[in-house]
Amino acid sequence: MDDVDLLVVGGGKGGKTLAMDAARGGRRVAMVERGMIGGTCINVACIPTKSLVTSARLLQRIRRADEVGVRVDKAQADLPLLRAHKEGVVGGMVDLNHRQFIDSGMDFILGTARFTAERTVEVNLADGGRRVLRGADVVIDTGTVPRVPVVPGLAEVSPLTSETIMELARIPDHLVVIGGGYVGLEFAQMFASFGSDVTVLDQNARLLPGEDPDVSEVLTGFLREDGVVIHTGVQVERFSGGPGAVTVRLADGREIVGSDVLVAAGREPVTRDLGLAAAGVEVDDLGFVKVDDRLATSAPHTWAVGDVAGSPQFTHVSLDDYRILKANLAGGDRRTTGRLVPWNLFTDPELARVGLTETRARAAGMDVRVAKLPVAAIPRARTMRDTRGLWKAIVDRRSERILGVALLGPESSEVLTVVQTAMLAGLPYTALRDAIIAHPTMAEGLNALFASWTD
Ligand SMILES: Cc1cc2nc3c(=O)[nH]c(=O)nc-3n(C[C@H](O)[C@H](O)[C@H](O)COP(=O)(O)OP(=O)(O)OC[C@H]3O[C@@H](n4cnc5c(N)ncnc54)[C@H](O)[C@@H]3O)c2cc1C
Ligand SMILES: NC(=O)c1ccc[n+]([C@@H]2O[C@H](COP(=O)([O-])OP(=O)(O)OC[C@H]3O[C@@H](n4cnc5c(N)ncnc54)[C@H](O)[C@@H]3O)[C@@H](O)[C@H]2O)c1
Repeated sequence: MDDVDLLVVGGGKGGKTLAMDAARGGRRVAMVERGMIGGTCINVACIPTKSLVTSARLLQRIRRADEVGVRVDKAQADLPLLRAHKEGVVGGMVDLNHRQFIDSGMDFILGTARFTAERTVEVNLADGGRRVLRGADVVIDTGTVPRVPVVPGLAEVSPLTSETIMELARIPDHLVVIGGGYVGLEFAQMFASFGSDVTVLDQNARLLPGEDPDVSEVLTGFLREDGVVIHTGVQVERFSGGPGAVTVRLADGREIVGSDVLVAAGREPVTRDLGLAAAGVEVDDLGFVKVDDRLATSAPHTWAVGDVAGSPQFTHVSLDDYRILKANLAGGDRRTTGRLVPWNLFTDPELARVGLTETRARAAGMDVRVAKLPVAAIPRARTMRDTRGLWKAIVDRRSERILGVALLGPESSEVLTVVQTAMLAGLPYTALRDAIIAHPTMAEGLNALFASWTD
């Protein structure tokens, strides 16, 4: 048995950052990772998808190149090249992570961990053999994996997931996407750009029901313009056929035939085979580790961060969980409550979001003002010939504080941070309305947005 000060189980964003930090600080640290050096985000999620989004966007730009006076004869996706691009980016980041792990001085262990007692794991090492480790403090950061819903025939048609679709050796003729959430929409538009017919099926009455109806409607329209067929409010009843010709039967009797099915119906926590009961760590009904707002589990000196702890499923949230836990391990008292969490849906144009929607603010009884600006009103968007989009802001009428924004448009994810910073600083909206913002930039649109009231 090896005793360490800090044992990190699963090398996701929060866990690996904490492990490196503690090791650099001179503590004895071991981190066990079952295979993906750097975690899900780098290997099979954010980084490879955003690398492919870059390719899809470039293709779309090239197809409209004549609008900006450039003639291009032919542009098409080349799958071997696309994969080489994606694998190049991922490989570079994996190598960098590995070097940083080693340089930090931690004991980086490639293998699969399972708890056998409180704060104690047994590790099946990737290259054979076993080790047993015990931590004075233990952090669980085992993340999530794609959830495949139980629908008759689905398993038999060998559906793709967000992981396997990026290993495909061909571009699907007709991709049927089950789930129109973040994963589903980013892949749907990407594969439409690469040349696939794409159909998205979602059980919700509209796409992104957590967003205001006007915002989700405008985005849905853009996806349809790009050739994505979208059916919302549908129940998927049965799958039949096999690779190459899959029939999806809906509860209303309609049938959709596609070449491939992508399941993008949410993610489930990696806790089933982790031996958490032996460690005294409780999970909720869905299998997520139960934590309090200091990220402590039900077992002493045992903590959890990131997706597996039920935190909002974003890499930057896992990173913030690291900050909170670092403070708490040092005797502090930081909590997850009241965090201002931004996020971006990397469609084209992208949807950048922070804070409250109009719907939620009004439902909470707040007296709000709503501003809306078509992206076409922003000079920079015109110079880029990329004018699709709608910006929306929600402001508290009395205090003039910004409550939230939805920025649907090109480069919105970059502009979002400007608004987020104003919100963190507690600035009134007038600070952005009246700031001198360099011309012509997308951020300059904030001057106009906060002068475009709908009431
Ligand atoms: C397709 C896709 C795109 C995404 N894009 C974005 C994006 O653009 N921006 C964003 O912020 N978020 C994005 N996300 C979400 C983001 O990937 C996750 O929220 C983030 O990776 C969660 O990090 P984590 O710290 O919870 O752990 P993970 O990064 O999930 O890491 C968990 C690690 O634990 C390891 N592990 C599991 N079990 C064991 C075990 N028993 N022993 C040892 N190791 C184990 C796993 O191999 C894995 O490496 C995306 C997700 C998907 C699926
Ligand atoms: N850009 C980003 O930051 C980014 C990108 C991808 C994923 N993520 C993260 O990963 C998480 C998981 O993404 P996701 O898209 O898998 O989940 P999600 O929860 O965002 O969306 C899942 C969708 O699938 C639908 N669905 C579920 N079961 C269904 C069924 N049987 N039939 C039809 N529709 C069904 C749901 O109604 C929902 O709209 C996201 O919530 C997000 O936190 C982030």
